[in-house]
Amino acid sequence: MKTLHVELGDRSYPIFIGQGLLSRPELLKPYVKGRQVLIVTNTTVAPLYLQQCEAAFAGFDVHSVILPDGEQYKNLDTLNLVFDELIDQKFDRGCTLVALGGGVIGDMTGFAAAAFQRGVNFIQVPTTLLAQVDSSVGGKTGVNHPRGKNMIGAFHQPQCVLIDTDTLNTLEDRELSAGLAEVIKYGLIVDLPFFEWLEEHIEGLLQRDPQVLSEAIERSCQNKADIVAKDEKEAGLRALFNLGHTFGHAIEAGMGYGNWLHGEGVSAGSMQAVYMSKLLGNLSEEDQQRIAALFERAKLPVLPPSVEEMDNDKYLDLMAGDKKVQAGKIRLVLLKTIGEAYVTGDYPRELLERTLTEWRP
Ligand SMILES: NC(=O)c1ccc[n+]([C@@H]2O[C@H](COP(=O)([O-])OP(=O)(O)OC[C@H]3O[C@@H](n4cnc5c(N)ncnc54)[C@H](O)[C@@H]3O)[C@@H](O)[C@H]2O)c1
Ligand SMILES: O=C(O)C(=O)C[C@@H](O)[C@H](O)[C@H](O)COP(=O)(O)O
Ligand SMILES: [Zn+2]
Repeated sequence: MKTLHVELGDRSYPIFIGQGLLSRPELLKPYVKGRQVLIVTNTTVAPLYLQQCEAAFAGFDVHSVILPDGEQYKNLDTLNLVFDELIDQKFDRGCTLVALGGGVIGDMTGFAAAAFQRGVNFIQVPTTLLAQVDSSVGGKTGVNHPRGKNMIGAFHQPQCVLIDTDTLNTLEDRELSAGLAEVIKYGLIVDLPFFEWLEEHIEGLLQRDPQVLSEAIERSCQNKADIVAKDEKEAGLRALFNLGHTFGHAIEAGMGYGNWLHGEGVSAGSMQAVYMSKLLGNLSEEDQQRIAALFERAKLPVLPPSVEEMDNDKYLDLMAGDKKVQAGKIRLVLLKTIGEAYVTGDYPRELLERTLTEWRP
């Protein structure tokens, strides 16, 4: 087992990474503050891991709530099912919520914990690759609005993150690839050696080689923890994690939540950012091909939806609602080079429009 730390003063917390950790109650129990525990999960994950998770909290007053599965349910209506359960079971301020599932469950459970009685504790038990390398760490929580991703939420850090890499054995291939989009992202924005390592090990990751997967998860979490420690609430540096997301979130909302997976939007959206970085003279044609090749080898889309599915006006309208917008300017994460990203609103609008027109199927 490997333990990493997110350093946030008195809100610091550990990330435990290893095989079989769901069967190690001693890791979780110190992070439960009161007696009452609510495990939040969904209809897919519950039959696979709920029993094991309940056993890990044996001795506490454990309840569970099973939500419908899918990005289309990441909204306030579904969140209310969690509040209904908390209130029906008379949970108090000393309770602990446990997110057992992928990023959708993690984001919703974290937001429920941030809002219930103005804030209670929660624990992340991520079971998708995407959640293990990204969403379970850093405290961004929330739900979608029909016209914008993650529009309603809060920063609320977990007490600990427990990553049992064995849970990845049951994950569908398409979901594994979606997680790889966020893994590749770390290489692109801050970590050239990791990008090069991924070029060597991408097939091992797709074949779920446990050692290769563990290394990718550890290096991803370390990158995430380092930046979150420096900029918890996205005053600047943390926005680099948004590479490809202004485009990608527009795809997710524009195509109807759940049709494009988050990681798929991030992959195609990152390539749009790469194309624009090339138009700006930062990246070469060879860089662009090298990055596209890695996403393609990870079985991810590099092109966005067609113009017929989503035209430029719709794209721009959705992108204009992004959380990084300042004074009406769409700020984007672009690349200076592979391994170095920056956030900017200072680019010719024409280059954004050219990107939307030219980088298309
Ligand atoms: N908070 C953050 O920092 C952050 C970061 C990245 C993404 N996100 C959010 O995370 C969400 C995407 O997360 P995701 O990719 O995990 O999607 P997801 O939560 O929808 O999970 C993907 C699918 O895998 C299933 N699943 C989960 N664990 C499984 C397992 N072990 N075996 C078999 N099936 C399993 C789920 O039920 C679901 O059908 C998006 O809403 C995105 O906005 C948040
Ligand atoms: O942790 C962060 O910061 C991120 O931006 C991670 C992203 O991968 C994630 O998708 C996040 O939810 C996007 O943030 P948002 O603020 O654009 O909703
Ligand atoms: Zn993301």
